[in-house]
Amino acid sequence: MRVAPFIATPMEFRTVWWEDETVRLIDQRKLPHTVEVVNCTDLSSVAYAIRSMQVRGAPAIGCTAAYGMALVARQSAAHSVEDLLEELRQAKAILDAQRPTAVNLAWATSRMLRRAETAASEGTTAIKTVLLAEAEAIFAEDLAMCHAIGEHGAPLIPPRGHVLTHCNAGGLATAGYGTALAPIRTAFAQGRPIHVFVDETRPFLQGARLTAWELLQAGIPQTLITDNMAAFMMQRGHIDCIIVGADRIAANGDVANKIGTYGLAVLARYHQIPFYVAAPYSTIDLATASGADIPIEERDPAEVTHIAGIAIAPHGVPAAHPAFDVTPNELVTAIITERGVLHPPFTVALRQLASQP
Ligand SMILES: CSC[C@H]1O[C@H](OP(=O)(O)O)[C@H](O)[C@@H]1O
Repeated sequence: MRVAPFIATPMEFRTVWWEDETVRLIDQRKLPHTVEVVNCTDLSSVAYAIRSMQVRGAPAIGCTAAYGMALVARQSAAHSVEDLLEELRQAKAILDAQRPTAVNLAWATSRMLRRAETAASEGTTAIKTVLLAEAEAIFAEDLAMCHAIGEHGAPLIPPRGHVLTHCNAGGLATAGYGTALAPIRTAFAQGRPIHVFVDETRPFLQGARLTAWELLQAGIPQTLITDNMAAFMMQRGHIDCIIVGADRIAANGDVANKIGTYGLAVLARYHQIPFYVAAPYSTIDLATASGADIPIEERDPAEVTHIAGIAIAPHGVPAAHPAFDVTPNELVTAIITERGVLHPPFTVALRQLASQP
């Protein structure tokens, strides 16, 4: 079993990569106890990897879908460019449908389809070549984005360095290095005091299983807490700031993120704790006016009633499972992007960001 190649050090993970005409990725459902690589050799296995959350995290599923589009192109037997483009349109529709909330998924597949269309005049072989290059470019840009978010975000962490995180917006949620974890990683690398309070993040336990694993790999001090301890930690003065990721940021700055984020934002406002959102520009969706328009993924209730396949609730009990919630922009202190830190009013700041070259 291949172990995922670290890009450079345990500080950086290669969450998904292309090798031998195959999309390979870490099976994040198996972490933290097993580092297992999944080999996706066709569109359905890439779609399954995204749907089943073998790979998850908005930028990471965007990168994975991009490699999936390249895989479809390179496996296509289409004799005409139009037939190949139609196959890619169908592949995009299938991939986009796997998880509706994270805008990065559709953003990546749209970019891949546009790239194929711009190469159409060069023929099917050229499209096969340029699509793999485009997927690799999306991956490389994502990794660079993470580091830029780290540089912009690190100065926002107060001197004591006690940061609360929710879910996993680390290297495993991106090409590597992370978004919400990026300022933490960067500040730690700068030798500054850091202590991360890691929300376990029911029901998928991205915090307990993934963030805790990443921070251990990186040697970053942490304390794992249950989600219902977050208020207590804020009330006792243990939290200096909160940094979360995002799956979609609407044009007015409303933020869709893992379920439980909204509650943290309300608590942060009550306790006057800065609440930061770290996300790449590819997570910003100016076509969505506000959080009310963001689709919220409903997942299998079995992910609530079971942990690792073990029932923790009576058989047959009805369970809700909205996988995300929306934090109103007025509860967000600032949005950390690779292009800089955005402050309210976010409608203006986001429009100005979009106008940058
Ligand atoms: C860097 S974006 C990570 C973002 O995605 C997570 O959701 P999921 O684990 O369901 O893909 C969560 O909302 C994170 O903040």
